[in-house]
Amino acid sequence: MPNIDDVMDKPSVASSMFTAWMECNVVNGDAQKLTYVEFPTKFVWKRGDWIWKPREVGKCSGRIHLVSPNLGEAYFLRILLNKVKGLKSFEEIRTVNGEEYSSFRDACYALGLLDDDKEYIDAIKEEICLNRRLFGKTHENIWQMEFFITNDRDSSLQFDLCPPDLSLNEDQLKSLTLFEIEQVLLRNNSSLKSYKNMPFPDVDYVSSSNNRLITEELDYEISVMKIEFDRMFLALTNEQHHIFLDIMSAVKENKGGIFFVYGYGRTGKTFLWKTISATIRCDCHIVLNVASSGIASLLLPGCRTTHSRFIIPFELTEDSVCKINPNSDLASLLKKKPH
Ligand SMILES: Nc1ncnc2c1ncn2[C@@H]1O[C@H](COP(=O)(O)OP(=O)(O)OP(=O)(O)O)[C@@H](O)[C@H]1O
Repeated sequence: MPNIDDVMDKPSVASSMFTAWMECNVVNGDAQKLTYVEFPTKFVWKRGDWIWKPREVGKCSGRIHLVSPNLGEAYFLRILLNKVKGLKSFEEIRTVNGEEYSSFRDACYALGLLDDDKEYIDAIKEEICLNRRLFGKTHENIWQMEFFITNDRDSSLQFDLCPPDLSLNEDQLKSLTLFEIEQVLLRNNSSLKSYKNMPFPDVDYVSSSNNRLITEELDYEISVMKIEFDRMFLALTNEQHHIFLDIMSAVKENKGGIFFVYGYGRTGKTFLWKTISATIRCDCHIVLNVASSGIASLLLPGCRTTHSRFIIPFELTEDSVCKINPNSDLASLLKKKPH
């Protein structure tokens, strides 16, 4: 068994990387310009000597271990260490404008670090950038911020659920973000339902986001589509306008119906159909445009041949059916209800 004096004499007992950082701040002016996290960018830890020395080569970034807010003082100490520079003693960490506070928490308040949700939001940002694990503590403001970060297309965050190249609308992104948060919370024996005011993911969106056919049908630039719709709608002739209103009332009231629009060539049938498609897509609803031939399908945006879209067999008999697997993406697309 080791002698207690030998243990106490070990350099690791008297000095840790953290205390050595404070010692370095006492003697080194450059060190005083850095937070603890920034320190390894300019200084390097000499393990055998238990001291920090100015960095001569290489690059390094620092990070303090994540601390749950449930750990109280350790959490507030971590916040301070991410902010304050050149600390020389534990007392100094708790000192703000010459006044020494009894806790790290009070020092955080004195520095105004807890006046809003910024610290929580920064912690979420940090988590997303580094590990993609989300922070357990959450409420509505933070959720909004979290969504904002996730919604940033430049962010490195990508969902496990869907292919990265798919573009999702805002509601789908919100639901996916909530779904990911819910997964993390479930792993920690919690749930979004335990947090007042937190929304819950829309299950329909989550499954839709994983369906390439659905996301493709919703992948229209709404602002561009609106401009296009306004232009066409204002240009409709009286006759086109009447047909437009008839069809759209059937759509809006969910009545369904079959409309047969006929007319001589170049009388504006395609124009009318484009206007109808645009207004429905502007509302983020799905329009499946189909045409009987490949050439005709080129006339409408997002149009496919009827055979290809509904998998209609070429050889038709009395018993022919569309070969759509009920569990397929196509079946989900056809069953997708407007939200
Ligand atoms: N209300 C309108 N205002 C302005 N342009 C229109 C309008 N209606 C149709 N057009 C234009 O007239 C031309 C012919 O229209 P469109 O292609 O829609 O006719 P169509 O009935 O579908 O023709 P076809 O039966 O030959 O395919 C197009 O260039 C279209 O942009």
